Amino acid sequence: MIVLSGTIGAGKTSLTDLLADHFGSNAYYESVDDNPILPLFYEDQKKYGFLLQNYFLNKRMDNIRDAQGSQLNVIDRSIYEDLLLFQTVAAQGRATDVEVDIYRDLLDNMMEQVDFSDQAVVKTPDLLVFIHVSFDTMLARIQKRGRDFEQIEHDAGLYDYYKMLNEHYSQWFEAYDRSPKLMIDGDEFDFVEDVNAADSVLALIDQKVADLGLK
Ligand SMILES: Nc1ncnc2c1ncn2[C@@H]1O[C@H](COP(=O)(O)OP(=O)(O)OP(=O)(O)O)[C@@H](O)[C@H]1O
Repeated sequence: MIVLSGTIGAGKTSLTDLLADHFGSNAYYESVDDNPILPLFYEDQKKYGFLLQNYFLNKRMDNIRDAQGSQLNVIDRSIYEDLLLFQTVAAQGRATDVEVDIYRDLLDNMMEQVDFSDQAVVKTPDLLVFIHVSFDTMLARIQKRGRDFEQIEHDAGLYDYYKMLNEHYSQWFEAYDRSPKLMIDGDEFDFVEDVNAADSVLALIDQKVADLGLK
């Protein structure tokens, strides 16, 4: 399976659509609209952060399990980024170290079930695609999409959260070593608005997929 990664509004869901369509494979999404915890979390990160992580962990496991079966199935966000998000929340004093430690232990225990064999219930990705966007692009996309609870006008503290998250993401991708990986420049290639950019991105991913023998 191919797994997308990148900060909020980077374009993971759109690229998931494009890729699944291109490969004729299945797409697995993190559903935002029917997530009951997310709006609560944006209201009060301290209170709902830990609950939200548990909710996501559960959902990501579902997605990973369901996406087995084709190396070209696509998941719109990796499970490996959640800790980064939670650590960023904690760095802003909105989660405690104990909460982060408990979450990390739970994640580690669950990920020990991951292996590379064909029989594995939960496997590591065949390829992780990271969409890098600058902070300005990130803010512009969040604004354009217009989800109320994500807007910085709604909560000025979100600006710092987004800024820190964006910085942490590049370091996270550098350190990521669970699978082959590929970075897409989301500033250079606006694959949502520009058909040529979409073709360029698909060509890059096609090449990587071919190099890895996934197709
Ligand atoms: N582990 C997490 N901790 C806190 N918030 C999270 C976590 N995972 C996802 N979210 C939140 O869920 C929402 C959707 O996340 P995500 O970035 O996957 O999708 P998106 O914003 O639609 O991005 P894209 O446009 O790239 O598809 C965002 O508000 C994001 O902050």
